[in-house]
Amino acid sequence: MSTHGADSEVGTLQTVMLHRPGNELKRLTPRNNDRLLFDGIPWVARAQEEHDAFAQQLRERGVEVLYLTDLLTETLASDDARNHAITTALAGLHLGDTLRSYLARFLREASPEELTDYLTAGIRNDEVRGGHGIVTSLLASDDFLIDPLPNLLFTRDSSVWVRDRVAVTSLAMPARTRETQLTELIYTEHPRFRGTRKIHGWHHEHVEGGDVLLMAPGVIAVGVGERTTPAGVERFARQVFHADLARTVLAVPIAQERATMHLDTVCTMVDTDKIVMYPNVADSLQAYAVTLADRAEDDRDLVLQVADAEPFLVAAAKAMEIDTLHQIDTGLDPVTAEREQWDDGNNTLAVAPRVAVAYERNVETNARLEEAGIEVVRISGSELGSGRGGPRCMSCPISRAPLTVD
Ligand SMILES: NC(=[NH2+])NCCC[C@H](N)C(=O)O
Repeated sequence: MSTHGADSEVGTLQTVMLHRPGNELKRLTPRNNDRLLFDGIPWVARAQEEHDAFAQQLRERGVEVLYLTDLLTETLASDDARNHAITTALAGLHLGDTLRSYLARFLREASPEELTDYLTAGIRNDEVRGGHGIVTSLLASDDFLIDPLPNLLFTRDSSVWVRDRVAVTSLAMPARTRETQLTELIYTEHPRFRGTRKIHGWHHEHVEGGDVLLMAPGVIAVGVGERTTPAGVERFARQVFHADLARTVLAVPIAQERATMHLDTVCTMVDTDKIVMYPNVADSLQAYAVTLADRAEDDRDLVLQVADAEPFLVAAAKAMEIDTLHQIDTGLDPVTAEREQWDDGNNTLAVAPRVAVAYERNVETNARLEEAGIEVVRISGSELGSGRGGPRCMSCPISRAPLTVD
């Protein structure tokens, strides 16, 4: 049995995967930041300091912090994993055969550490320039042959643990699709995760981890908007029902906008029955409860039952079998609420029931959380926040103490 997994958003956090900002952030320029999904150009050294302080806060609370790049480098010690990583990274149709075989030879000679850096920070055309054929001559010098992955910082999105299985997700934005090649490789080849059973996968319909909230054991809310598609939530529901990981999936439509790109930008759980929520959407958020009507051998043949839409808090409480899911009403005026939502005020990471990590800048939201009895662990995110992600987005819980009492 796997020793990893999570059945809620709030069970005591034991192991988490983070990504310390690295060379990939140094690739951002005012010309490519929109495409690479950053709203500014972060000061990398300060972002690293902020991130180290975040990791330290977690360690002080007994959390084991794993770094994605360490796991990747350890994974790349195996020749099979290296070959697989190189082939998938070079699969893009923009390269052509000459450049592809040149890069494959070049990458095969790299050490595991160097290869991790190439796979995450990418390779620009001018870094290999000269004598490698027509493609390299015609591409601009600053074109990327392997794209950098600045959004690796948001480890939440590229994999999700649901009980003892890991879902490798399928990311919607072209700038992020390669991230799941790396998480899939880690979970398949790294000795620590050997034997872990997987669901979903990058070849499936789009589902991003920021949209997946483990509301309670057996109840999963999935936001459907800019990233996770309607077909994505259906595929996800089929797989979790088939593997007996949940009894209800709540499909939650969210506005298809950058400010609300994931469900975790508008709400996060801070206790077994408390959720902090962006007040400007609290009254209008709806959910469709999806349950299993009939089993089948193949997940594609399961019969799903879809209830009529209901207010999210009502549908969630019913599915969680509790009287009320308490919304921590931040009671903010709409303008403050909108500013703090943009800065990920609602994007908290619970390290235990009633203990949540939050950006310090969201002064008003944090004050309301404390009034509601939540201990707020404040971290600074002036540079980290320029990628539009808070503590929840920047963390992938690998183990939490289960809330389920078997
Ligand atoms: N779970 C989250 N809210 N993740 C935030 C991801 C931010 C990232 N820049 C993107 O646009 O994809």
